[in-house]
Amino acid sequence: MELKYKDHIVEKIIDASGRTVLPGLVDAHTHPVWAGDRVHEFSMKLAGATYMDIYEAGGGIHFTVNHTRQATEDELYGLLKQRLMRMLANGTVLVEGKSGYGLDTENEIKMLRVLERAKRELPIDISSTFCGAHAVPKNQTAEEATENVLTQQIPEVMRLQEMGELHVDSIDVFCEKGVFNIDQSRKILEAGRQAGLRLNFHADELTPTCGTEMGASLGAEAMSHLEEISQEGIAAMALKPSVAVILPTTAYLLRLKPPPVRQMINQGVPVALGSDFNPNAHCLSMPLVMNLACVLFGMTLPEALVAATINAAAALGKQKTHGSLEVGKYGDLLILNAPRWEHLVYQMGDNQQIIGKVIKRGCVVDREVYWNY
Ligand SMILES: N=CN[C@@H](CCC(=O)O)C(=O)O
Ligand SMILES: [Zn+2]
Repeated sequence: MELKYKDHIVEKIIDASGRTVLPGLVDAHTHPVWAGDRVHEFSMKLAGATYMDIYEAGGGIHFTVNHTRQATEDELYGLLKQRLMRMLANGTVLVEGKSGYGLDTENEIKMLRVLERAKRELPIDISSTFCGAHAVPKNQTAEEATENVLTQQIPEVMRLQEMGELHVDSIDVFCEKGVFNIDQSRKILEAGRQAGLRLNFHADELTPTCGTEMGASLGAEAMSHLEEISQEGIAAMALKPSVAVILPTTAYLLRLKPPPVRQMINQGVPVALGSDFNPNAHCLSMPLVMNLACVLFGMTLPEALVAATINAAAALGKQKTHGSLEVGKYGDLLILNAPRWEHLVYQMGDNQQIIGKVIKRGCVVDREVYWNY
């Protein structure tokens, strides 16, 4: 070692013998900026209420929108910082983060600004997604909400983007029966594409709507959930190819049918994983997501690792910098206190004992720092 690296300046030498080194994990789908948890809805769901029952009764996303609108940028940043640092402690080095609890120009921009601040101040990389069409505000029809996203929200996001105040990568819409229909979703995605954004949206989750086929026809880079994807949808995603972002926590909590992951993989659809962290699915741990993906959806351990690293990076268009240990990429890696990497997934819910060190861009992240946030 001394001979091979004699010309390099090495600040710190870590003895990793008997341990395992992995690329840092990538979380391809989260809703991390919000105020007001929904712990009260958990017992309602356990008693049999569906996701849409709660949404239609004015809870769910609407509840979070009320609280998020009332929160200041500083309050939202404080909450986001704690969540992101817990994700980092659980091995996530790059995370996608959506807006979507503002549902009007002012509050959507507020959420996106909070994500920008986190990009500047925290040792975790973030890919921002504008999701002004995450729900239909209570005082509007879906048609009116679509119009608002098209004529007010997207233009303002793009104005701030051009001024360098925002750096938004993708656009998202909750394409679902009772939320935004296929035509409304298509219009919003097309406008996002024209504005230069990547397309990365919620499709075919609770009901089969052929959202995936619509997304593939627009060349969507990624689509999420896909529990209700059709055969044609799988074929269309394989052709593009579009990355399927699978969210096991949500399927587990809402007791949805498993997405056809095996078929997707067999047909050549790249499969990525996300925690879907949000007030409905409060999970900050990608190792737990990997465990659920293996046990509930029949993924193999290597498939889950690929899905939580390089494929998740590809879903965000960041495969050139993240997702694997290669010359030219960021030095984002995990040192596991275990002789085999599989312990990370096998030892459920105890990630922080297994993850000995998180290294971000070549620097060891100080545990005290992220726990004291
Ligand atoms: N389905 C829409 N969005 C989120 C849930 C957001 C929420 O319930 O607050 C999801 O991906 O599961
Ligand atoms: Zn989501």
